[in-house]
Amino acid sequence: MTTNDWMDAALRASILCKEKSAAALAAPFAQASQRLIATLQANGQVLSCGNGGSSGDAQHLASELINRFETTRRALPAIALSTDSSVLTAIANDACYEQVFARQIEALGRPGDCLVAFSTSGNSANVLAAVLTAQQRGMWVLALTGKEGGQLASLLRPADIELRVPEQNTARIQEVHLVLIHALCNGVDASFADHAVVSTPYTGQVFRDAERLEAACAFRRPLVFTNGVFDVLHRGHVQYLAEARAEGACLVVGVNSDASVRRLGKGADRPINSEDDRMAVLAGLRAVDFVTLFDEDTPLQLIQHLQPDVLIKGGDWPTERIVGADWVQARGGRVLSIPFRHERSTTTLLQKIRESQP
Ligand SMILES: O=C(CO)[C@@H](O)[C@H](O)[C@H](O)[C@H](O)COP(=O)(O)O
Ligand SMILES: [Zn+2]
Repeated sequence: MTTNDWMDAALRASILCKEKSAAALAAPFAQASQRLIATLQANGQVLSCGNGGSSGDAQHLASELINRFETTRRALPAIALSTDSSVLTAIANDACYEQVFARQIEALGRPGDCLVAFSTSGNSANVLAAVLTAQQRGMWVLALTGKEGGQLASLLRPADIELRVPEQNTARIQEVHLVLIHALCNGVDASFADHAVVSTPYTGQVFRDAERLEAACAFRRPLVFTNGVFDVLHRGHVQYLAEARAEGACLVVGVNSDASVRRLGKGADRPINSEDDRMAVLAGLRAVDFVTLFDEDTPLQLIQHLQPDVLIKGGDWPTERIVGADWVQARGGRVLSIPFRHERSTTTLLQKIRESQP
């Protein structure tokens, strides 16, 4: 064989492997891309790991999320776990090599985050330990594997996703992994392009679309739900929302649409603030992860869709009067009424403002 024969053979084999992969990975890739975007939209972070060439892949992915891929967008949180030689050598020296990624996940991983685990064989012990620790921390796992998926494939739960390249050769598998990294980054770039200026990683997300909201909070359990008009936000609201958030891993606030507020009959001038404004103000609160809208008289339909683990109302609502209470309790969920610590009423506030007019 001449030198160029090696190149031709490698390129041809790579093309064949990529063609096989396009067919085999279509369905799980779509799911992986959607879930990764949802994780980042929910302010989750991506941790990535692998050995040898796969450690390079883990870094490649993190660098493109933090910086950008092909378009300008905001920086996204990602950490490659194979990059800090002091951390790696300390863990390998004092504990064992198997723990080098798991220990970092213990320190950095949060519920709802994603671990992207690269292993062509699916049998690297430190990657397996990383997957187990990530699962224990409430993260979900995106496994990029090959061959028969190895032990890694059998560790995955329904919440996790495997992209297994249908190939035995390590180099060919890695070549497809790189294509998958780039394709995942294309999806991320496209989803964040619009938000480049307005969004910050510290605000909640507004979702009018229930399907997108459901995908974004699917792995943020226990999920806490509360609802209301939130027309003129006051201190009582802020305090009770903070207390509601502390009851779970994620707080979703359902807001009455303008039409549904009018039907409540609080006055011809209500709501003072439009539904878009009311949602945007709530999304700016640290305690609020997601805000959505409901147009019906009650949020029952929304509650049944989101299936919260904790249902909360503020103020003086007795739990038995809270809409959806029976339904949530029947599914094993909790229903709480959090009294306002700072009793303020929007009606009184508005009256005060009007009386202050000259
Ligand atoms: O890059 C290559 C081979 O192309 C190697 O460095 C390769 O990544 C190493 O042998 C890894 O240790 C293999 O680990 P894994 O993919 O089986 O988890
Ligand atoms: Zn290699």
